[in-house]
This record gives sequence, structure tokens and C-alpha cells, in this order.
Amino acid sequence: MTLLFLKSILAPHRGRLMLLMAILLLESVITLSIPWVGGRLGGYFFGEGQQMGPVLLTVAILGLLAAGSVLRMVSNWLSGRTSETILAELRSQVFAQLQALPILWHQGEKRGSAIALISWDLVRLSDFATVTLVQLLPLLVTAGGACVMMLAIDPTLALLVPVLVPAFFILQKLIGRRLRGLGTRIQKQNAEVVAGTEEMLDLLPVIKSFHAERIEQARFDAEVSKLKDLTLKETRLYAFIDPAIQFVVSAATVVLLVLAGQSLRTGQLSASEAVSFLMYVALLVRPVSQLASVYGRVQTARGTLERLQDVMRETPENLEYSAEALQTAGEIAFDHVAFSYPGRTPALRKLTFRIGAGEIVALTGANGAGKSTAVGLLLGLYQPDSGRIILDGRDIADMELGALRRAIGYVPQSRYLRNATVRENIAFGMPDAPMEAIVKAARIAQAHDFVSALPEGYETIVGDKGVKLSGGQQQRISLARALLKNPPILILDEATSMYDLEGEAEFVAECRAALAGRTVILITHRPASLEIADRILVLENGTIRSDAVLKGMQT
Ligand SMILES: Nc1ncnc2c1ncn2[C@@H]1O[C@H](COP(=O)(O)OP(=O)(O)OP(=O)(O)O)[C@@H](O)[C@H]1O
Repeated sequence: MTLLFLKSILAPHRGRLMLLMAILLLESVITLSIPWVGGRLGGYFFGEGQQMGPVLLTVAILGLLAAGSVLRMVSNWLSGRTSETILAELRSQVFAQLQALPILWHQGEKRGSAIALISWDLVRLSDFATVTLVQLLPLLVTAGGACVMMLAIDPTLALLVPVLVPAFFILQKLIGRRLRGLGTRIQKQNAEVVAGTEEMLDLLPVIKSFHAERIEQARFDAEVSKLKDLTLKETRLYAFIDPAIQFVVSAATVVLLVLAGQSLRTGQLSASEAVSFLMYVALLVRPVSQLASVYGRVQTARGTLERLQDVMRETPENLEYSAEALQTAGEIAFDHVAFSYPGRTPALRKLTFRIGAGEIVALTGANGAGKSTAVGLLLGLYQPDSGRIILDGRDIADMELGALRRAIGYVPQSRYLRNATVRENIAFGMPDAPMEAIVKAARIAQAHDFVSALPEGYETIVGDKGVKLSGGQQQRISLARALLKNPPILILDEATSMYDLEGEAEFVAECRAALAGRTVILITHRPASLEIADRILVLENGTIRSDAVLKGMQT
């Protein structure tokens, strides 16, 4: 299962990986030929007659070594390049998938795990593919080739094989069993550490004001300590693998040395064969040790692959849309809509109301009454458990999600600003918006005056999440952003809750003209904002408590 998934990830890079493997295989063949030539040279010094003279043999060895080095340079470069390409592609795919996954999926996820996946886990995975996986066959060829050559030189070596192979296998099994699962646990714990850091940065003003640094530090240190313990477990295993394998291989080397010495003494082996044999023994040590760590790395990579697979196999939202689908008059109807968040009591209960095209409706009610949830359903962020939401006579479930969202301008309760200029924040999702339109939207949202007074006006950087602006200023920019989109439907979720009274009054005064011809849902508790509305819908406990038409307002 994981193997198939790995295959699908690597499929686009098969050509490069194959080329890399071919170069490594060639390098293995060259490596394998060196002891053979070395044997001839050694034999010469022991007085054996050789077809080639010592100079030629030395040149041949140097030539082979140089060719090996050149191949290694090429393979290093190609492996690095392929690794970076795979990493960039995987990061892009995971980012796209994370953006397309429903909000509810993200809410069910551990904080920080997505960041850990993109920043850390994927690096391990691309390294695994381009180093560990690609090296596997060349390593086997080098190790196997050395064994075959040794067997050809001295078949008594065959006696060792039944002893060594099971020993190696048992060692691998023992370690592999322990490493399995450890990779996944390390990956999860790493996500906790990332999440802790992220949360601390988010909460820093609160942490400082509550003087909670020590408590937060202790909480973070506990997570780091857990990660350290897990990583140490892994390090201990790797620390054990290498020397253990080295010991097995060295012990075998000693036995082989004795066998070779014995054979040389009895004349079964010629001097050149003995030298070649010893060089093959020496050659065997590195690939066998590396093969041992390949096994460990496979086990840890499995954890990362499973995590990646979990994310990638989730069904993303379909955000494709055609331009024509954007046309809407803006008549909205909720028809017996029910919805519960996972594991919670119903947030909406048979919610039924209608908003005419071009109407301005205030949605009000106590905290937790379900106002934001209703809006979330209209935006297609969540799907109703039962009932229908109808836009211009069509169930939104049958509409293209992208088209639906393009038709709605939404100012959420939280102010989502990015660390960019005021202009870029207002032109969010519309990077080519003309400056006049940006200024016009800012004027209606009562943002223009304060923005103009900023040191660099519309080019002023607002800081992370808009931290260099006041709450009300951030809110004005969020509102300007939604107005710039010029959507047929506008949803303002407490969009003016942080406006000062004057700013709100000015917005309200300009609002009627600015919002004319649009369907507007205002979620608000503020009397001034309620004044803009043609109708007030009061929500209580997930359903409509009252639906009042404000006659005086209908002009
Ligand atoms: N992501 C969520 N997961 C689980 N429950 C949620 C989630 N968001 C809201 N709820 C619950 O759903 C109910 C409705 O919440 P909602 O945010 O829609 O209320 P609201 O009317 O917008 O409140 P407020 O005036 O405080 O903004 C509440 O009981 C709330 O606890």
C-alpha cells in the first residue's frame, strides 16, 4: 500500500532516478574491478608473471579510480538535483492539497502537523528516495559482486555464507521491529514542537500580560523532551546498528583473512588471487554497513509516507469553476437546514429563512446561536446534514464551489491580514486590481484616511497578521478587501465591531449607496449596523426566533 503510493509519487521522476541508479551501478562495476586489477599488480610484486606490466596496471587502477570519482561527482550532483526537484514538487502538491481540503478536516487536525509535514518530513522523504532507495541496487551489486568474485577465487568462502546471511537477517529483523513505528511517533512529536512554537508566537501578547512565560516554557520543554527521548531511542538503535554490523563484518573479515592465508600457504591461492581476495574483503565492509542503515531508513520513511498518504488521500474540495457560473441575482433561501459540528450538539436546527435579491438583512442573536455557522454553510465551507440552501432557485450543493465563493464577498470575524502592504492586502486574490478601485473600496470601508496618513500610504507593510495596525484599522482593511471584490452577495460577520462610533456612522451613511443592488447579510449586535438593514433575523439556538421587517428603513 505504502509502496504503491511511493511509486506514484516518484513516477514523474522515474527517468532521472533510473539514470542516477545506472550511474551508481556503473560506479559499482568500476569499484568491483579495482581489486581484480589490484590483485594482478600485487601478484607482480610477488614475482608472478602478468600480461600487463606494473606501470600499465598502476595506470589502469588510477584510471578506474578517476572514473569512479567522476561518476561519484555526477551522481552526487544528480542526486542533489533530483532530491530538490522532488522536494519542491511534493511541497507544492501538499500545499495545494492543504488549501483544497475542507475547513472541518483542518479543524480535526493537530495544530502544526501540516507545517511539520511541509518543512521537515518531506525533506526526509525526498532524501530517502534519492539517496537510500536509489542506492539499494548498486549497494547490493557491489556487495553481491564482491561475494561472487571472492567465491570464484576461493570457494571455501561458501562455507561462511550459511552463517553470515542468517546472522545479518536476524540482526535486521530485531532492529527493524523496534524502528517500525518510531518514525511515526517522532514525526507526530515533531509536529507538537512546531505547534507549540507557533502557538507561543500567536499568544505572545497574552503570555506576557499573564506573566505565563514559565508555565509555557515548561509545557514546551516537556514536548521537546518527549521528542528528544524518541529521537534518542532512534539514535541508540542506529548507534547499535553500525558497530554491530561492523563487528559481524569484521569478524567475517578475520575468518576470511585466515582462510585466504591458509589457502595461500597451501598453494591453493596464487599471490594475485590472495591480494584480490583481500581487497574484495575490504571492499565488502562499506556496502554491507550501508545496507544495514538502508533497512533502518526504510522503516522510518514508512512513517512519513503514511502521514503524507493520510493527507493526500483525503478528498479535496473541487474549486474549478466556469466564468458563466458567477452570474447570480443573490436570492438566498435556507430550507430546514440542520448542521452539527463533529461530536457536538446541533449548531443549526431546521433553519428556514429567505433573503430577497438586493435585500440587506441583519442576522443577530446571542453568542453561539449559529450565525457564523449559517454563513459558513452558505459559503460551502460545511455541508448541511439535512435541508437545502438555495441560491436563485438552485441548491448550492449542485453548484460549483468556486463559482459560489466567487459570488460572495465575506468579511470574517477574525481579521486575516498577511504580512504585506496595505494595497496587497486589499487586493487579496485580485493582484491586478487597479489602484483607483482599491482606493474606492478603502474609502467606503473608512480606511482611506488612516491609510493615507501611514508613512508609506498604501505601500506600508502591515506586519504579521496586520500586527502593526490597530484592531479597527485591520478590520477596515478586511472590509475594503471584500468591497473591492464587488460581489453580488456580501457577508459582513461583525465587520464593524471594532469601528469607533464615528467610523461606523460614516460607513453606515455611505453603505446604502455602496451596497445598493447587492444582497447583504450583516451579522451584528451593533445598533448602528442594524440600522442599515431592511430586515432583522434573530437566531436562537440554531433556529429563527424572529424575522422583523424594519419598515422605516425600507426606502
Ligand atoms: N469549529 C467548530 N467546532 C465545533 N463546534 C463549533 C465550531 N464552531 C462553532 N461551534 C459551535 O457551534 C455553535 C454555533 O456557533 P457559531 O459560531 O455559529 O455562533 P455565532 O452565532 O456566530 O456566535 P457569536 O455571536 O459568538 O459569533 C456554538 O455552540 C459553537 O460552540
